Amino acid sequence: MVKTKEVKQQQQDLSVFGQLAEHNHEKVVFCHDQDTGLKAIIAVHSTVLGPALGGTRMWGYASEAEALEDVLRLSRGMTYKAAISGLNIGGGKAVIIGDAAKDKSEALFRKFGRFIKNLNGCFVTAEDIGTTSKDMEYIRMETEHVAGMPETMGGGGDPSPVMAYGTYMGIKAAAKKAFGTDSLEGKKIAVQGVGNAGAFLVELLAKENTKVFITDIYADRLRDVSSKYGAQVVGMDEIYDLDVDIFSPCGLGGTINDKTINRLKCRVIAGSANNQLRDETVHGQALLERGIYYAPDFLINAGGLINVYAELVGYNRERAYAQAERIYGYTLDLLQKAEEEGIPTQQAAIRMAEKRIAEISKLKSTY
Ligand SMILES: NC(=O)c1ccc[n+]([C@@H]2O[C@H](COP(=O)([O-])OP(=O)(O)OC[C@H]3O[C@@H](n4cnc5c(N)ncnc54)[C@H](O)[C@@H]3O)[C@@H](O)[C@H]2O)c1
Repeated sequence: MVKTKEVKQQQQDLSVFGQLAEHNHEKVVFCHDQDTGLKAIIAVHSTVLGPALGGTRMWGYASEAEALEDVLRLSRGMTYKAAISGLNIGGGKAVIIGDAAKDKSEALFRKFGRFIKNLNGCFVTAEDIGTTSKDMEYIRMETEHVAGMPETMGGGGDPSPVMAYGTYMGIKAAAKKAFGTDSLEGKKIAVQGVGNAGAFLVELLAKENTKVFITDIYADRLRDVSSKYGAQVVGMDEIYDLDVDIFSPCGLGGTINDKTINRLKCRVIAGSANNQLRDETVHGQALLERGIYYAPDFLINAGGLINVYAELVGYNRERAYAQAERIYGYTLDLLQKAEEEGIPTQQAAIRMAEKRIAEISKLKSTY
C-alpha cells in the first residue's frame, strides 16, 4: 500500500525517533526493573555545553506516551535554561512513572542510580516534583552523578531561596523596562502559588513595600504567608482579574492561556513557574500584541539550576546568589533585544540560548 504524505507524517509524529528528531534530542534511555517495579525514562537533550543536568520527577502519568512527552519537553527546557544562564552544562531530565506517595523504596532509587551510573556522567540528576533529598541520597549510594544533596552532605540544600532571588531579579528587570524604574515600591503584584518558591518571593517583595496579593490551593500556606508578610489573600480565579502591575505565576505551568490572557490587566508577567505559557508560540505572540512584558520563565527561574550547578563546581552559597543576581542583566538585555526585533520574548530567549549552543559547539570542534 502506498502511504500518503499525511499518513507518513502522522507516523513520524508518533514514533519515538520522530519525537527525538523534532527537537534534536541526543539520547533517551528507558529503564526497567521487574524486582523494584522501576519504570523510568531518562532524556538527554543536549550535552554540547556539558553534562546534561536535570531533576528526576516521579509522577503517576496516565500513559507511557505522556511520560515520554513530558521528559522530552522538560529536558529541552533544561538545555535552554542552562545555555541562557551562561552555565557549562547541558539539558536533561528523568521521569519515574509511579505514585510518589506509594511506590517509593530504597531499592527502586538505588536501581535507578545504577542506570544513571551506566551513563558515565553524561546525565546528572537532582530533586524535582515527587522526589526528595532522601531519594537523592539513595541514588548517591550507587553513583556520584547526582546533585541537590542536603547541606549536611556537602550539597547546596533547598534551591528555592536562590531560585526566588533570581526570579525577583527578573521581576525587577522587567519592571525597569515596563515602568522605567526597577524599584517595586508601591507596585501591586499578584503571586499565584505560595509554595517553596512563592513564599520566598513574597518575602523579598514585601521588603520593598509592595502591595502583594496571593492565592493558592492550600489555605494553611495562604494563612502563613499572609500573616508573615501582610499579603492579601484572593481567590484562585479572582487573581486573573486584579488590577495589578505585575502578575507572577509561581504555581503550576500553563496558567497563561486563551481563557486568562484577556483578563490580565498587568504590564509585566514574571514568575517562577515552569512553562507558564500554555502554548509558547500562540500565547507569546498574544502577550506581545497586548503590550505585556513577559520575562521568560526558563530565564528568570534559573536560580534553582544555578544552585544545583554550584554543587558540581564546589558549593558556595554566596557565589550561587551572585550568579542568580546576573539574571537582572540577562533579562534586561533579552527584553531589549526582543523589542528591537519585534518578536515575543520567549522566542527571543530561545534564539539566544540556541545561539550560545551553536557558537560553543563550533569551538569544541577544535581538539
Ligand atoms: N523551587 C525551586 O527551586 C524551583 C526551581 C525552578 C522552577 N520552579 C518552579 O516554580 C513553581 C513552584 O515551585 P515550588 O517549588 O514552589 O513548588 P511547590 O509545590 O512548593 O508550590 C507550588 C504551589 O503552587 C500552588 N498552586 C499550584 N497551582 C496553582 C494555581 N493554579 N493557583 C494557585 N496556586 C497554585 C500549590 O498549591 C503549591 O502550594 C513550579 O512550577 C516549579 O516547577 C521551582
